Parts: sequence; structure tokens; C-alpha cells
Amino acid sequence: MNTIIRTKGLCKSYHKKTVVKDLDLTVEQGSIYGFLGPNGAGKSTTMKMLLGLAKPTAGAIQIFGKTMNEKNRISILANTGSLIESPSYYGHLTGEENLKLLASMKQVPEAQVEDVLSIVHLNGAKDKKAAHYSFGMKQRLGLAGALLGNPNLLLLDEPTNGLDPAGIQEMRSLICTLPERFGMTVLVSSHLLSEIDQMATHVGILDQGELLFQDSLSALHESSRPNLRIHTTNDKKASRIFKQMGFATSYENQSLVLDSLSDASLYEVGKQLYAQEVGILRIAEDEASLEDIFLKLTGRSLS
Ligand SMILES: Nc1ncnc2c1ncn2[C@@H]1O[C@H](COP(=O)(O)OP(=O)(O)OP(=O)(O)O)[C@@H](O)[C@H]1O
Repeated sequence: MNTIIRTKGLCKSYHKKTVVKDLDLTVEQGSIYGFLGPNGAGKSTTMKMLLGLAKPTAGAIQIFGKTMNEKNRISILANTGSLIESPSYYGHLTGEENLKLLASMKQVPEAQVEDVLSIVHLNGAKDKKAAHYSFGMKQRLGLAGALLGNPNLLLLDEPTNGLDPAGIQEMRSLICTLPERFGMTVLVSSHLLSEIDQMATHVGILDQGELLFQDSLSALHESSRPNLRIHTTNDKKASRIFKQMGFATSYENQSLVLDSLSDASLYEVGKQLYAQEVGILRIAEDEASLEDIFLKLTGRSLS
């Protein structure tokens, strides 16, 4: 798999205050990389550095295997769409006119305007002045602009900020389809755990400028494997069987509680219980939420 974004020791300081510290980001092709962190963690600053809009204090950035520098910046950006902060548009122009203008600036065939309007479901409102768009429509117009030129990489900074629940859902579903439909790689920032949980394939957790975790979303969940709760026809006997097999249990709310087991161990346990005529009545996992995971990593709550 190709690495689309790689940073090494990326740092940014403002007025001697370090806001991004030694960041080693790896974003693989075709992933939706959820860049998660509380307000002020340094997500926007990082994304601005990736786009060459802010100069790193130290470290290096590679995008599409090319070093981000003056020489490569234009060719990297030609393949990168972005939505950073509020999208800019001309209020007195219609949505379509705004996109046509952008298409000519990006030197993209005008025919693509229809395509991106359709992707973001704005065809019906394309003749309306952008000033009369709702906030959600403006965000979608911004996304349409970012999609012009069919970029390989999309950087979206809190794209659902300020949207109502329906708008959030729509933006999220849109983003989720992009890798499969268009082969895009998406880096999307959010301060909302649930959002990343529902959208991302990979996660980077940033806190006070430092990357605390980076891996697939499933690895994140895996790393905080939940407790297992089992209620049987004879919990006392089951507890002894678990103990003989090397698994410590406690007893809470009429269930045996134990650390999560691998599939293979659980299979063995099931066989033993069955062999000794103990029936399983209920089995459940206490799923750790991303909120719990964040708390564990930082010692603080995210929201
Ligand atoms: N141009 C700037 N000059 C000085 N300080 C800045 C500048 N831009 C950002 N900062 C500071 O850098 C830190 C990180 O800000 P950044 O906007 O990158 O965070 P964020 O994770 O994107 O959070 P948010 O979602 O609130 O934008 C903050 O403390 C912010 O005040």
C-alpha cells in the first residue's frame, strides 16, 4: 500500500509556544484518516502545514512521495483538495457560477462542475445565489470545490462543524463514499469521537500538539479490549473452570467478569463449560467507547 502523507518530526511554534510537536503522521492510500483531538490540539495547524499554508518550524513533509517544498508544492496541490475553515465563495454568484470560476482557476474542465454538484447533492440548488444557501449547503459547496479536479487527496478540517444533525449525517456519508468511488485518500479532522468512529478507517489522536495514537480504527478498539461478562447455569462452577484455565474472574451484577478473551480462548472455555455441564445463559462485552479510550490515553475527557 502506498503512503500518501508522511511527516517526520513535524513541529510548529507560534511565539515560542510549540503547538505541534514532533509529529510522525502516516496516511495510507485509500484510507479515511480521522485526525482527532480537542479544540486547540493543533489539527488545523498541521493541515495548514500539509498544504504549505504554514511553514513548519522543524521536520519534513512528504505527500505522494514528494517532499513538500517550494519546488513541489504546486504539483502536490494540483492533486489535493481541501476544505480548511469556512469555505470561501462569492455570495452574489450562484453555486454553479462559483464552481465554474473555481474550475477555471484550477484549470479543470468546466464539465466537472456538474459532476461535483451531483456528488454533493447540490444540483437542485445550483442556480441559487450562494449567499442564500444554508450553512450546510455552503459546506457542501466547499466540498464540491475541493472535489474539482478529482484530487487523489482530500484534507477536510472539521467539515461537519456547525451543521445540523441531518447535515452532519449527509456530510459523513458523502465522505465515506469517496475512497471507494473515486480512489481518494481523505484526512479529516474532528473533535468528535463518535464522528471519527463512524467515518474513519484509521485514527490519529492529537493532544496538545502530540500524536498519542496512530493506527487503524479497529486497532484502537482492539487496544482497549472490553471486559467480558458471562452468566451461566452455575457461575460458581464456571468460575472454578475459568481459574483452572488461567483466567481470573470477579462477580458483578450476577455475572462473571473477566478480561477480554481471544476467539481461540473463548472457544476453549466454551468447550470446557459444555463438557462439565455448565450452560452459558448470557455473554456480553462491555464495549469501551472512544471517549473511554481518550480518557485512558490522556487522563482527560475530550468533551
Ligand atoms: N497564527 C497563529 N498564531 C498564534 N497561535 C496560533 C496560530 N494558529 C494557531 N495557533 C495556536 O495553536 C494552537 C493549535 O491551534 P489549531 O487551530 O491548530 O488547533 P485545532 O486542533 O485545529 O483546534 P480547533 O478545532 O479549535 O481549531 C492553539 O493554541 C492556537 O491558539
